[in-house]
Amino acid sequence: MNDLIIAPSILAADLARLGDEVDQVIRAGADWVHFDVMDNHYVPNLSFGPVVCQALRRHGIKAPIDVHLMVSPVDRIIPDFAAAGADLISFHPEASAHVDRSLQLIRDQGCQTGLVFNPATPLDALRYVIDKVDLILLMSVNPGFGGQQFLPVTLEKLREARALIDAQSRPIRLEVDGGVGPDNIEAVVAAGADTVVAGSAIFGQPDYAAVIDTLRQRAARAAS
Ligand SMILES: O=C(CO)[C@H](O)[C@H](O)COP(=O)(O)O
Ligand SMILES: [Fe+2]
Repeated sequence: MNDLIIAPSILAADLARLGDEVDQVIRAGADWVHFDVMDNHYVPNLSFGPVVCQALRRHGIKAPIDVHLMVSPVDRIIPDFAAAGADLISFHPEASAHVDRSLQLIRDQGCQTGLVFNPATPLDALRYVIDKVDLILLMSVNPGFGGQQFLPVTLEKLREARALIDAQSRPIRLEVDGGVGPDNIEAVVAAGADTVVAGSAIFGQPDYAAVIDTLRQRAARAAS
């Protein structure tokens, strides 16, 4: 298995102290910053945009920023996130009129690409564009809110995505997002995830290092 990447979703952080929260969670052992962008159109909630991403960079955050766009349309905002310091930009295929063009746009801006699949969305959109995809993100809740219950059907879909990735000749990361924590990380890693988003499971605890250690220990059980 690839090294496990833990990407805390800052949606669940104390947003009044965002820079310090991100510093603290990276010092506690997290790998990436998962940055949820919601537009009150594609999803029924509103979060934050490129100025907040840029503010994290100006604050001195060096960790990769994993931008999860829950916006429609997607193309207009991609260059703004690239300029704001995003490393990876993922979008939902149904939110883009031209998926191949949006993937190319992300690459042209020097970022890595991701495609995101809602719980009820099949993986079909990957069929003709997988050579332009660096990460597949499977939603294990319906997008729009943190703190929801993990949908177990995701495990079957992770296995399907893992088989698809293993048939490729280049590396693609497999990320899972929504309701993941110490109780189910072993199952998602056993099903093929190598990148795990956790929002409320991490920021909802007083000791970030302790919960990240627990996540890694439980994930390691899947490999043994
Ligand atoms: O994309 C998201 C919601 O649309 C979030 O990344 C996700 O909900 C993470 O939060 P939690 O771990 O609390 O479920
Ligand atoms: Fe997300």
